[in-house]
Amino acid sequence: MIVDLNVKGKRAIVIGGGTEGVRKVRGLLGQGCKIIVISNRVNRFLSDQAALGKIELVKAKLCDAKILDNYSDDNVFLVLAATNDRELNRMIVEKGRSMGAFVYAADDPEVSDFSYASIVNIEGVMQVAISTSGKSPIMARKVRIRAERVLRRIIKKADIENAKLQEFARQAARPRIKTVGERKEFLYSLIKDKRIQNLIKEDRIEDAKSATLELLQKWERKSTK
Ligand SMILES: C[C@@]1(CC(=O)O)c2cc3[nH]c(cc4nc(cc5[nH]c(cc(n2)[C@H]1CCC(=O)O)[C@@](C)(CC(=O)O)[C@@H]5CCC(=O)O)C(CC(=O)O)=C4CCC(=O)O)c(CCC(=O)O)c3CC(=O)O
Ligand SMILES: NC(=O)C1=CN([C@@H]2O[C@H](COP(=O)(O)OP(=O)(O)OC[C@H]3O[C@@H](n4cnc5c(N)ncnc54)[C@H](O)[C@@H]3O)[C@@H](O)[C@H]2O)C=CC1
Repeated sequence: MIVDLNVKGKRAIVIGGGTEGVRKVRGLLGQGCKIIVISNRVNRFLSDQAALGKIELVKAKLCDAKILDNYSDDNVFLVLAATNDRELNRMIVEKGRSMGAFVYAADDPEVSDFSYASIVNIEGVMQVAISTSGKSPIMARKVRIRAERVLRRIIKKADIENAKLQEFARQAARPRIKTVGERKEFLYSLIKDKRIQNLIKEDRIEDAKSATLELLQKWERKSTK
């Protein structure tokens, strides 16, 4: 089962700042969560991110997972163990779980609450995930690279802009059109609306939003009748 985690406003702790730890941090950056990285060795990327205030960096060599007690009041949502010490990763996972967090060990899918898929991410809006259900990360990667070429052709700029406009329209419509059925019809009508689609093609996004609000007003009148 592939799900998309919402980490906005939550806390994530990454332990181990090597290749995998950094990959995990990269995945979390820009998602609006507070990232704490604990590691005895610290590379340039991590110190730069800390200097920019993007992450909180704790330089410490751990023998066990007791350091997590420092965060027990912080409502930790995710604990990612990415050290190259299998025993330590296990201890971290157990501790994280006892704190009520979702846990992940980079070296042990069995004890992890979730795994990572190979992701094609288009403009931070559309994501396509490829997983081999734990069988072969290399094959997931290989197919992802192939899929990326095709998907970038199929998913056009207008699709991305339509997705963004739908987000705007859904928020605007929720308090103003009463039933789910009518809201659905309204949202579909935007995709078919020639004027809106032309504005999107011409990259006139603000005008497309205004046109959406005009249409919404008409629907609202119909809906309250
Ligand atoms: C189960 C899973 C859980 C998880 O960790 O998330 C997992 C586990 C492990 N990976 C290991 C190794 C490698 N992982 C990669 C690469 C990726 N691994 C990813 C996902 C997953 N890896 C999950 C299953 C996904 C699925 O089934 O499809 C990708 C797709 C996504 C991502 O991680 O972001 C990303 C490609 C991203 C991309 O490029 O698109 C490479 C290749 C390379 O680096 O070039 C190697 C070396 C080759 C090899 O070992 O196979 C090891 C052994 C470590 C060791 O031996 O010490 C374990 C632990 C174990 O299996 O026990
Ligand atoms: N999930 C995946 O796709 C993959 C998982 N792995 C697994 O991920 C793990 C980490 O691999 P890499 O990042 O390549 O290793 P690495 O050697 O680059 O990084 C390990 C990091 O852990 C830190 N660390 C180690 N012991 C520590 C301690 N006692 N206290 C604090 N920090 C400590 C080190 O300072 C270092 O920053 C390995 O167990 C490996 O098997 C590796 C490749 C892919």
